[in-house]
Amino acid sequence: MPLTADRAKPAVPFAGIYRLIDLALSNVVNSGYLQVVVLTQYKSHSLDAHVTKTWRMSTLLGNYVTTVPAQQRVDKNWYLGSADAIYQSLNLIHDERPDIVVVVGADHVYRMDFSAMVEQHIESGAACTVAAIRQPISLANQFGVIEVDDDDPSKIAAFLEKPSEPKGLPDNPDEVLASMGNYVFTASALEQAVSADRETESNHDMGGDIVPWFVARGEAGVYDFKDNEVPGATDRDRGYWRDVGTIESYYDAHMDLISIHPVFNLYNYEWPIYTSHSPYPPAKFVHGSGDRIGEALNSAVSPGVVVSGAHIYASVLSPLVKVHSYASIQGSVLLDGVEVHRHAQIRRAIIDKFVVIPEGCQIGIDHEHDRARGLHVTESGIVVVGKGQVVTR
Ligand SMILES: Nc1ncnc2c1ncn2[C@@H]1O[C@H](COP(=O)(O)OP(=O)(O)O[C@H]2O[C@H](CO)[C@@H](O)[C@H](O)[C@H]2O)[C@@H](O)[C@H]1O
Repeated sequence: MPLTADRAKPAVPFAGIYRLIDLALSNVVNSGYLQVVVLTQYKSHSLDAHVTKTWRMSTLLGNYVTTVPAQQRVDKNWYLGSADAIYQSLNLIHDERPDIVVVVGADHVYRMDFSAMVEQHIESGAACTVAAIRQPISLANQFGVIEVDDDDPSKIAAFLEKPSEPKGLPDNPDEVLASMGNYVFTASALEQAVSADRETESNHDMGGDIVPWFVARGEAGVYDFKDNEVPGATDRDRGYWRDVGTIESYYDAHMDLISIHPVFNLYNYEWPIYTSHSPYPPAKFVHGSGDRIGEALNSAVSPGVVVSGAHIYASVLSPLVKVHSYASIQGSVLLDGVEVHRHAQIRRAIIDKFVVIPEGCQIGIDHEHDRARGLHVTESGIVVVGKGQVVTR
């Protein structure tokens, strides 16, 4: 919040020109899987509009990316959880009759070749395979935590969803093996699991209920993300993965993009991240004398941006952002169409679409003042200005 006040998390803009869902979908199609459904529910309009407009593949060979909203086909309920979303969409599996179903979340920043995970799934004979990555134990309460089988480390012995008292790994007590929220299922087993789950009083959650169901039957395998080879990966960005479920992690993921050797490398053309945007003109930087210099350093700047006599540093500017003379922006993420008037100063802030920052306004400099104006300030001091918020000096 407040970035998801008005849109589903996967529709949150990312890195200027993308939406978060573009990363998951790019991974899926780059892995060679071209029949994709996106199950949507919560405030899904902008997600639906983006997917429909952007993700158009050739229908000639039967390829598609389709959004499927909750349709109340089964009863009067909307999706009760991620497992129920699949249960209510089983008709799609019946229609297509796939052998294997790859299920991925859509709110993470990473590159991954799912075909290697599918290969392991088939070879291992598991009914369910969970992708896993080491994470600090302090974050264990945000993840499904995996304990592997001592005798066969490719099998899951126990799976605890968001445990409050996690156990560290045998070789490093400060880390856990976390589920990435990406799964490969044998289609018939997935159908059986979500159907059985529907009959129980569970949370109908993939991580909380479905994975443990397979673990209890000894049918769950684990795929270690560190074995995943993506074409074009650099030593620096190999193995990069961030769950951008909080303002802090969303902000940090942006800062990862703009370092000189990016920690997450958007310039890997061997594994492109696809998106679409309108035919905006190139970014423009004007004024270059005295203290009126239009420049952006260590920053990513999108098409349609105009930086006029303003100083931008370590920031991400999305399409159509306009910054006027003597303004200064540092360590910030400005979403589409934000306009920053003269002499404004912005530090460590995320500003949602089309917000107007008035002349001389300061954001992120005095947090008391920020809070008093109704701006959201996180514990670590990132200021977020929500969509439609009117900012005063
Ligand atoms: N009702 C619904 N209809 C449609 N889609 C829905 C839905 N509810 C959730 N989703 C989607 O499912 C994915 C997973 O989100 P969840 O909120 O269910 O789990 P969370 O991200 O907390 O943990 C999960 O992801 C972390 C990794 O980030 C794992 O460690 C953990 O085990 C796993 O449960 C997201 O892409 C979300 O948008």
